[in-house]
Amino acid sequence: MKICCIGAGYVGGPTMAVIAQKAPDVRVTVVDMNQARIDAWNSDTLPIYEPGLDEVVKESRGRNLFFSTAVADEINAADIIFVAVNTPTKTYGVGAGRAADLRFIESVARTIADVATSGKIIVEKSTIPVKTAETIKKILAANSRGLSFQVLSNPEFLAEGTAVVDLHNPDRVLIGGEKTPEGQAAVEALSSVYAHWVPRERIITTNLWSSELSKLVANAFLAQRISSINSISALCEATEADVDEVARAIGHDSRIGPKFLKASVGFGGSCFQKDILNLVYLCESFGLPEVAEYWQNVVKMNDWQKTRFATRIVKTLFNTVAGKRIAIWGFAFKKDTNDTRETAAISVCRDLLAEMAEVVVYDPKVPEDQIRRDVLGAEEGEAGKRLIVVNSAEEAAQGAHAVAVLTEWDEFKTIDFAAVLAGMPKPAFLFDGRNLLDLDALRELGFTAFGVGKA
Ligand SMILES: NC(=O)C1=CN([C@@H]2O[C@H](COP(=O)(O)OP(=O)(O)OC[C@H]3O[C@@H](n4cnc5c(N)ncnc54)[C@H](O)[C@@H]3O)[C@@H](O)[C@H]2O)C=CC1
Ligand SMILES: O=C(O)[C@H]1O[C@H](OP(=O)(O)OP(=O)(O)OC[C@H]2O[C@@H](n3ccc(=O)[nH]c3=O)[C@H](O)[C@@H]2O)[C@H](O)[C@@H](O)[C@@H]1O
Repeated sequence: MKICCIGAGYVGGPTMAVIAQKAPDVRVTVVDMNQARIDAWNSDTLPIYEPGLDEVVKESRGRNLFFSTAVADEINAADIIFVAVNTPTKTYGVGAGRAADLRFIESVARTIADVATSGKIIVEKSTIPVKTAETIKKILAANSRGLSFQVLSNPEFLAEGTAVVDLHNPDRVLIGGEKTPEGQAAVEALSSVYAHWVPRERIITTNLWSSELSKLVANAFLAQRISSINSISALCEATEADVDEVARAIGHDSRIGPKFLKASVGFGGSCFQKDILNLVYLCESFGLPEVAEYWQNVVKMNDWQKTRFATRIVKTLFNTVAGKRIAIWGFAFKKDTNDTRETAAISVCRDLLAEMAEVVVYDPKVPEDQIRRDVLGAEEGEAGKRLIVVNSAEEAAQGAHAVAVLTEWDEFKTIDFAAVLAGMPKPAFLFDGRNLLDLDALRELGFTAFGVGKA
């Protein structure tokens, strides 16, 4: 069997590397129009940082795993084509700011229709609105010169930073297909690929639309839990309850469960906000404004949490941070990734720069140019002079009035805080946006320390 995956990004790359590793009898090629990205996949420095990924790629690359820009050739050679291109929020026209931008999906469907000389199974790996398979089928049917195509939905549930573990041991693999004999044969063909390492009982099959919708709903439910606990963090700060204790207490209820109850500076990442906005837009399109509003509030609460964190810093530093140096520890949207898409750090840095602070950022994995572009955009302007990126947490804290922990990198737990304190003007403030550090120990050392949801 031959697989081609279109899109060599955070999803396409790791997912295909694991398929190639676990199914050595399958030939897997990942294609992308971005030459630099493909070159990086073929080099010793992969384009994304993901624990364990280097080893997985090295095991199969050149054996049954290939990275290429020859999109048309590889489409033609494949039996199964995964579509793992980006589906960002639309920035223009109808639905701007909410609907998914499906132009990359449509362009891929047209390319397949143009170049294919035999029937294929097309697998939607990208996260897309419900009924997108309908669009793909129509484009293929109108241009396919009589070839037969099956469209499946197979959303990806991996989380960044744990992609390899998640792919090796998924809670479930979801495959949606048509209830026709051809549709079910296609579902079985794809199931047999995953069955190389995923127990059959964890391969869930549904109709196409349930599968497409389940991906949006899974992300909406996960994000909703974070917004729920973050909303409670504000109440904790006002009442002397401790949000971690509340989370532990409610999480012990087996109906609630302990995961995804960590209060934070706000969720980030490329997908939670995008997918909820997509869900909101869908609800509105189907005439369900109450449902749309319900989910919109998850994003609203998250925006508020990010702003609230920056405002708390300003208020605590005697209502002004102008001319003060603020150290930002961690810029990635979570630990163990170099991804900064929608990271809460962007919002916090911008708010502090707007208050005329000098913002000094350290992140172990995110390069300086990426941080500058994320915070300042293309035109650096005056604020660019007050945004400094350094090479260590200690360097960032040197001379800083406050330290703000925005990503829960493990290395922050083992820092010599006495030395950090010695280099800071007093009172030395610390704001832990991840509830990562031992606040009591820091206070004992002499810090004026705050967590999220802690009085
Ligand atoms: N990042 C994540 O952790 C997860 C992402 N997803 C979904 O997976 C999809 C892909 O996400 P990422 O991998 O993060 O995106 P990405 O932006 O990292 O990668 C997408 C790749 O597709 C390529 N591409 C776009 N159009 C193309 C075309 N016509 N021909 C060839 N290549 C083309 C781009 O050059 C890019 O390299 C999105 O729909 C996302 O919502 C789902 C689960 C997890
Ligand atoms: O569709 C996607 O892209 C993926 O989105 C999330 O994965 P990801 O965004 O990589 O990372 P998460 O671990 O879910 O974290 C998202 C954000 O929520 C924050 N978070 C998470 C958990 C928590 O308890 N508290 C909290 O603030 C994280 O710090 C991070 O900023 C989902 O967990 C994946 O299942 C899904 O496949």
